[in-house]
Amino acid sequence: MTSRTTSSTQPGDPVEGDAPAQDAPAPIVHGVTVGAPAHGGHAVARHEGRVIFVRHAAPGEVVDVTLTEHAADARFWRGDATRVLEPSPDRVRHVWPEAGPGGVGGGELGHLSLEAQRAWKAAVVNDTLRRIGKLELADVEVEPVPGETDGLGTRTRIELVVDDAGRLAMHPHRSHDLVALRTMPLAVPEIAEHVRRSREVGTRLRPGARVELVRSASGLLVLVDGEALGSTRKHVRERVLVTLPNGETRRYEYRVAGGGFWQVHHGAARLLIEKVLAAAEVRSGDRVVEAYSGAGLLTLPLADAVGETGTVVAIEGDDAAVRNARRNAHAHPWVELVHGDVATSIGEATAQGADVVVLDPPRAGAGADVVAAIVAARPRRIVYVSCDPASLARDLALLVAGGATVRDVRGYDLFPHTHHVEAVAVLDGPA
Ligand SMILES: C[S@@+](CC[C@H](N)C(=O)[O-])C[C@H]1O[C@@H](n2cnc3c(N)ncnc32)[C@H](O)[C@@H]1O
Repeated sequence: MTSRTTSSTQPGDPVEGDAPAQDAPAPIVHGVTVGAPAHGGHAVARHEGRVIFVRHAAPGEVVDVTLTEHAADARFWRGDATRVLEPSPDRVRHVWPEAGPGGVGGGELGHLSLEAQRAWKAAVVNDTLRRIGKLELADVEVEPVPGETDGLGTRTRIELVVDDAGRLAMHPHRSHDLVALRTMPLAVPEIAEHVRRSREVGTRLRPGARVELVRSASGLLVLVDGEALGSTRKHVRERVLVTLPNGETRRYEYRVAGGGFWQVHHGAARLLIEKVLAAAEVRSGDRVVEAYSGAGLLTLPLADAVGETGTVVAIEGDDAAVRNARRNAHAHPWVELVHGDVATSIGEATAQGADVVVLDPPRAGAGADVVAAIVAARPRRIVYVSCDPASLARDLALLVAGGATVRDVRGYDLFPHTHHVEAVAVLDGPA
């Protein structure tokens, strides 16, 4: 693992950022001491009895904060660290200055070393599990994707908007404004190059158009308002090479809707399959219930693990994802695809029993009804893949209240340079 050299930020230096000039100067609070990181990409500071959520700072720093939300009667304010008076040793040159203070969202931790970013995310996960979940667990660590060096060139999917001048643009944090992109170093080279060239030659697209750039095994797909540009093909192929728990290597192929859900980091699909299979300890002949199964990323390896004497019931709500999952799983007739809302469909699936339950819900989490159906089935093992620490904490608390026991929670840095973190929780079902 290499980490970038720490920046030579000196006391009094402005924080790197390429923010466009503002019309009226925003109020600045001077000499703010920055506290612990909080969920959402900011750290908590206190000033004259009021909390300020500060972005672009590091815990322990003393900074000047340019306020971005500061209503006189608000319980808390928000702001960006725009001058560093006492820098943290974790501060580095921002990997993407366009995402610095006042810039676009999506790179809010790019001013910290990768190690410090992972410590930040681990602190948020641990605090959330304790405070919201009231769970007393061993400290969770956040691990890099194997082979990760600098967290750059990893995103295979980005969504942009065309600005009034026809340029590809992104929104600043909590804003409807648009800032034209010059570079996109977090994305894989094909996407970064597309962004760079679009900046040079323009897009000739309608202002406000939504542009999705998707890099897959079938190349670069550009979707404009959901329609494929220059092709009728709206789906892509993804290939994932994995090492199974028995050491065997296997390649999985998937057809995925271009605008549909797929793991964003180029190493995420492999990592999640390997971690989930290792955690699930599925046995030949098992009945596995998999909720929020998408196009079948985890469904196919789970189906191989249970074998043809077993069953995988995969529940997914999105039409295109279910259609693609049906094709992806055609060689595994022991996969039962259920097209529907997990909350209303899982009860029927688990009523017939479940040896193992795997769930990978969206940010909102699974909720009480889904958890009740899971614990009622008394599975041997539950593997919960989460992209949101707060909903994970709520759902784990419900699972524990239902008699499950948390064996392990691990974080994975699938979104370097942002505050997002993936976690995999492994539980034993109720005895
Ligand atoms: C985080 S993705 C995981 C998909 C898959 N495990 C993967 O890694 O590719 C969550 C999936 O849940 C689906 N989903 C979200 N809410 C749902 C609901 N209430 N019922 C059924 N599916 C839902 C989404 O369409 C999406 O495919």
